[in-house]
Amino acid sequence: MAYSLVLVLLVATSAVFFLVASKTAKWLRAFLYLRQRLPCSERARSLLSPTGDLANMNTPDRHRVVTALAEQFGPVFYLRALWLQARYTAVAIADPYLISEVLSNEALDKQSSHGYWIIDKMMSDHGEVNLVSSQTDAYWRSIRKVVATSFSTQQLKKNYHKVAAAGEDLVQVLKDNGADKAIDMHHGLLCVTVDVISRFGFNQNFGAVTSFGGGSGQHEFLDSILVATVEAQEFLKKPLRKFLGFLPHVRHSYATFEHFKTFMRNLVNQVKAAGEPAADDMTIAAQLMRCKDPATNKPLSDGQLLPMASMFFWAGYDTTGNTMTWTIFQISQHPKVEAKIVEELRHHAFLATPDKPVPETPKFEDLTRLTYLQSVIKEAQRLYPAVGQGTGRSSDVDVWLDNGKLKIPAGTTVWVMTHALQNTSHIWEDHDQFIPERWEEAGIENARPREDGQKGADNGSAKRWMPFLEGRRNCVGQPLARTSMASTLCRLYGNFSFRLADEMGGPEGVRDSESLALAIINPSNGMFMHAIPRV
Ligand code: HEM
Repeated sequence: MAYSLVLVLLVATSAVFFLVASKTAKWLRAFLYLRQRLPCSERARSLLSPTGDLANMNTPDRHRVVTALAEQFGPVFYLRALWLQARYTAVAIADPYLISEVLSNEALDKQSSHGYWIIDKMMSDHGEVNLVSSQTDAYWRSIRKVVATSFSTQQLKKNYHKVAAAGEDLVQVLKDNGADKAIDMHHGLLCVTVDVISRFGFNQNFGAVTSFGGGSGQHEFLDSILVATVEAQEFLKKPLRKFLGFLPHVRHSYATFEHFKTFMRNLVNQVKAAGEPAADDMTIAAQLMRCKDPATNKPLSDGQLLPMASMFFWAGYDTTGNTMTWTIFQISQHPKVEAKIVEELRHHAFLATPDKPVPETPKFEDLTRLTYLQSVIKEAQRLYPAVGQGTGRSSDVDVWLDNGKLKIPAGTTVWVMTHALQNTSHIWEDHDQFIPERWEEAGIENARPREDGQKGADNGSAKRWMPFLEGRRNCVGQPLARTSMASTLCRLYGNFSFRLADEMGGPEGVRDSESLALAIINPSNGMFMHAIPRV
């Protein structure tokens, strides 16, 4: 009897040992294979350490590792093998057809990006959701429908002067500073977007650009949102932090959230104090006042308004500001591209010349005529999608994609990898080159026809460029972002040429300074440039 018990125990232990050993061996083999074969930079490859967690790397090289994996294994692969500290399994997808299927699949409606909880913490008092973090439910639908009106073409046209004013303020600041002084254009452009959102969305000028002044001047609101974002990122890097609220540095993080929320609470109070909005007022503030919670059929409570209002600043300021920053960085590295922008602006009289040192200012309708400038922005967004990590979706039930070929088990996250979609050679020619001219080809943002010739759920059409994402959860602020980027860059290049300051250490120095703050690629040392007047 005793012998049989020992025998059973021995067999069971060996089986467990064998299972663990074979899993570990498989993981190690995969890891070593990747280390040797990944077609990515040494720096990116070095991030794939056995203890490294791809999900929590605080560096844009995370996007590059994932993009390199897509290069190697094709556009669909499982990520669990790589995540030693895995909290969930993810199926990573960079195939445009599958992405289009995922984003339109009714069952895959759970927002499962793992960082949203900290955004709720940063913006709300009791974990109330905002438009980005909410599930695709009745609450989200009712708010999205009402606030989408604020971004209609009609509203953009009506309020265009507010958008344009922030860019004009920056032109003035640059003129005042002169060409000799290196200006942190990253900071300047973040200020522009803060002012755009406060003016356009809330009928208030936060005055970030003027207080920035081109020097080291800080703007209290911008400072508060930047610091809170960096602190929030710390929670994603170190998951245990959320249980360590008693430690001084964690308490400090929560204090930065409170500081940011104080600004937002004041804004919400001012909006409410102004009373019922005028019938023709369709600003974000007015629309938020009109929103009703479908559960109670009552206007949103203060607790609901706070994260909703905060989120428009958070979702809009560093996405737009960083996109413009990377655009001017790319232009500074491609003089021929700048020469073509200059030609286009000259053609439309938006360029400062000795005969006309103050150029015409573009009207709303003019922006779509600046086709080359628009191509430059699109190409910069392809190489530097602000939300490079894309988004995650999951379902409570098993979902089959690609005509039943790919199973997404219930609870598994499908990770839509925007950076990989826009930067792999499977999908783009000269994928790593900055070539705005490619946008002259009509329909370039659409994926090539499928190799198997099949039409999937997407009916044979899918996008391969989606910095704003596609489907019902796409970026509601896209029209504002596009208008403000074209308007600001038109004004900047009409008046100045930008040269990267020596202190940035050339393009390599800029590349080395890239960092992630809640998924957005930032130049952590700023983007110091000389703004050289055209006249
Ligand atoms: C270049 C600038 C921008 C980029 C690249 C961008 C990108 C995105 C992306 C990829 C999403 C989807 C996120 C997800 O599902 O996880 C998103 C959502 C969103 N964005 Fe933007 N965004 C930009 C500017 C703006 C601006 C200016 C605003 C408003 C002031 C804004 C407001 C929003 C909102 C409210 C959502 C949530 C939409 C929903 O779930 O219904 N964004 N954005």
